[in-house]
Amino acid sequence: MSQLLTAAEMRDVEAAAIATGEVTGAELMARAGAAVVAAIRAEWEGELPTQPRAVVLAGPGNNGGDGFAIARGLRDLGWSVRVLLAGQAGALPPDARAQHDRWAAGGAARGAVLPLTLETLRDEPAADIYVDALFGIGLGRPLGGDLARVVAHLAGADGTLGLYQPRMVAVDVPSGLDADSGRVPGDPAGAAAVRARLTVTFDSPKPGHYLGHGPDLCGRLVVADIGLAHARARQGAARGLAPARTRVVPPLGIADPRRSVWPDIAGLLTKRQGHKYQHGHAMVLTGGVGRGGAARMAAKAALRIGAGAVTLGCPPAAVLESASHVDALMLHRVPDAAALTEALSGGRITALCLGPGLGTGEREAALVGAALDWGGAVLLDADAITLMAGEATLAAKLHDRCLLTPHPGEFRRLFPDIAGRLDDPDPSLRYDEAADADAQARSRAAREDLAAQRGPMMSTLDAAREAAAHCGATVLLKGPATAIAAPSGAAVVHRAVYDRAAPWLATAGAGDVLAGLACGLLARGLAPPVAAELAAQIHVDAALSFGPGLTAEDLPRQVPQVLARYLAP
Ligand SMILES: NC(=O)C1=CN([C@@H]2O[C@H](COP(=O)(O)OP(=O)(O)OC[C@H]3O[C@@H](n4cnc5c(N)ncnc54)[C@H](OP(=O)(O)O)[C@@H]3O)[C@@H](O)[C@H]2O)[C@@H](O)CC1
Ligand SMILES: [K+]
Repeated sequence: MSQLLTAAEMRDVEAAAIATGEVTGAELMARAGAAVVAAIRAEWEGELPTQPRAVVLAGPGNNGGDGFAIARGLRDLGWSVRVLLAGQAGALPPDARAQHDRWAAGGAARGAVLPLTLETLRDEPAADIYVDALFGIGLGRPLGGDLARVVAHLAGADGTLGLYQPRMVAVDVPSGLDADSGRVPGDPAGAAAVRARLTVTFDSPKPGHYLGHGPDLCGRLVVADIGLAHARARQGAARGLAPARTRVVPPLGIADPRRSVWPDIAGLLTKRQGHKYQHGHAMVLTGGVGRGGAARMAAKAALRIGAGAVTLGCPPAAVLESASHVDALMLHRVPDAAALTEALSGGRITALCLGPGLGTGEREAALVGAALDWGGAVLLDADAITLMAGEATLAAKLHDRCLLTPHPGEFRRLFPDIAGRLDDPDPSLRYDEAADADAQARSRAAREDLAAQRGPMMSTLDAAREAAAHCGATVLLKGPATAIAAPSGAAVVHRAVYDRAAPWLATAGAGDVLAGLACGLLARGLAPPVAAELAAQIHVDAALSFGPGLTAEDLPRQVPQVLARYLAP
């Protein structure tokens, strides 16, 4: 189940399941509570005393309701449990209120529900487990007042992190984290949110579990099935949305009736018999003398990923330099844009990569223009993006066979308005009013679609999606969680976090290899969003399979091992 659902989409799915009568809100809450109890037992197995003690921090909404269900589940296992409630029991929504009442009906044996304040929390004897059931997907704004102090205390503001984090399980999301964006409303640094060892979310992961501060705050992430998979599939179809509008890749491998929408990676990567040119011919443009290394690295990656042939397009003075480096690569002299146009017009080149080490002079600007005028598959990275940022007529030539692979700095240069809104801590600046008006005018479905994406804050995923819609090309925005968006609105988050964290990938030249992998896949005929998705995945696979000590040069050499795993019968 690797569909990513925003908070609004999650509510939609829940409401749809309840509307058909197949489940009630109370049942879902009970399943959520049971799932958290099971995850706690699995996570802390063997570490707890015979009669463990838990403190449950319950919030004013249904996340708090889950907290009461968890309290009961732990109590039934013989735990000693205390619940501290933020707000009034009488103000809880109905399902949460019912859970509260069932807990309170246990009477003195369970102990009174105390109001949650910094003082009551500090007065509690230390617990073995703390359950953060304060806020889930309903956090709508920055925390304030006493609750902000409570969360700051839990987050370690007064040197208490060592006490809480190793014992903290967050229900759905760590409180203070916005489930849609991975940002912490009111605190760009992300310190004003609970830090957990374990986070248990329901049905589907949310974008905020992967983006921004999410992976840092969540600890380990468990996605619990609460029986909504069919309602989710039905709801997506009813809305006329592309199945799995936003996915996280690689898939998490949990039940999903729509699993078939995932690309068949082996099918896409395998090579059938045939002539080398039937597997595509990539051209990678290099920079001037002494600047060809980045492009050569990209070219090697394109070759490893299975492009039938790869040619380096070099300025005449740099041909010799590249010739002495790689035997399997062909060389072509590209003095200027006219020469590039001529090379592309021959019909053999099936994808072009420009950017790594290219340079940012007039010649290079003209090359970008010629590449875009060609109309074929073009990967634009690094200097090519910088050139487009400085020259609006170049960016205006982008089309749907283009793939842009900016890092955050390059993204900021090319899309300053979108990046500006992404940076702004004021949640009201999340939306692009012009795009809103556009959607309002188009159709009810477009309006609903827009509403389903709305959270309090903008995410890097939103930014990539907006940029792709704006420029008409696929955008891969690099980061630990890479966001890939097609102009159609379909998007993917590639997770290089949690069990796929690849810190050694932060090394010079790794981006050039990614560009080469993607270009090789474009050359093999894959559509830009698919090429981007597979390239991001294989890039991280290669880093993980090498491990510590990785340099960019090692990445193409790891590709055969990675391919062998995907292609194993
Ligand atoms: N959907 C599902 O499928 C399922 C959902 N389930 C569970 O329900 C959870 C969602 O519940 P939810 O919608 O009640 O939201 P929740 O996170 O409890 O917060 C809302 C409360 O917080 C308040 N509030 C918000 N921000 C605030 C702030 N800054 N400072 C102060 N107050 C603030 C807000 O007040 P208001 O904005 O209305 O003034 C409201 O009272 C979900 O995460 C999961 O755990 C599961 O049981 C099973 C299936
Ligand atoms: K929570």
